[in-house]
Amino acid sequence: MLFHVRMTVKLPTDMPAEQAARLKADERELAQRLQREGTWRHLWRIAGLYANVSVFDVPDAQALHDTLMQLPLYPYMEIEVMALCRHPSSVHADDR
Ligand SMILES: O=C(O)C[C@H]1C=CC(=O)O1
Repeated sequence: MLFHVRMTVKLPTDMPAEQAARLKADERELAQRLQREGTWRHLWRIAGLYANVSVFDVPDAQALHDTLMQLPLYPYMEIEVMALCRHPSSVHADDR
């Protein structure tokens, strides 16, 4: 099942730089692993914002929730989720 997810990162302005750098490095490592595994299908920066638009491929909403909660930056993100289903006019056979 595909989900469109928008994540907006809001790190506290008083967070020590080393802590922010560690969180971002850990986030990057997990994000790249999930992309290699096929769970995190798309990851796009929203131009001009510390935010992204992503597409996750997971079995259900619970699996998406569990995945998002694992993200190191989760406590510092606003997250909006939209469940996706196949568009009848789509020419992409692999849309799910
Ligand atoms: O930078 C972001 O948009 C937040 C988060 C998502 C992937 C990643 O590496 O960091």
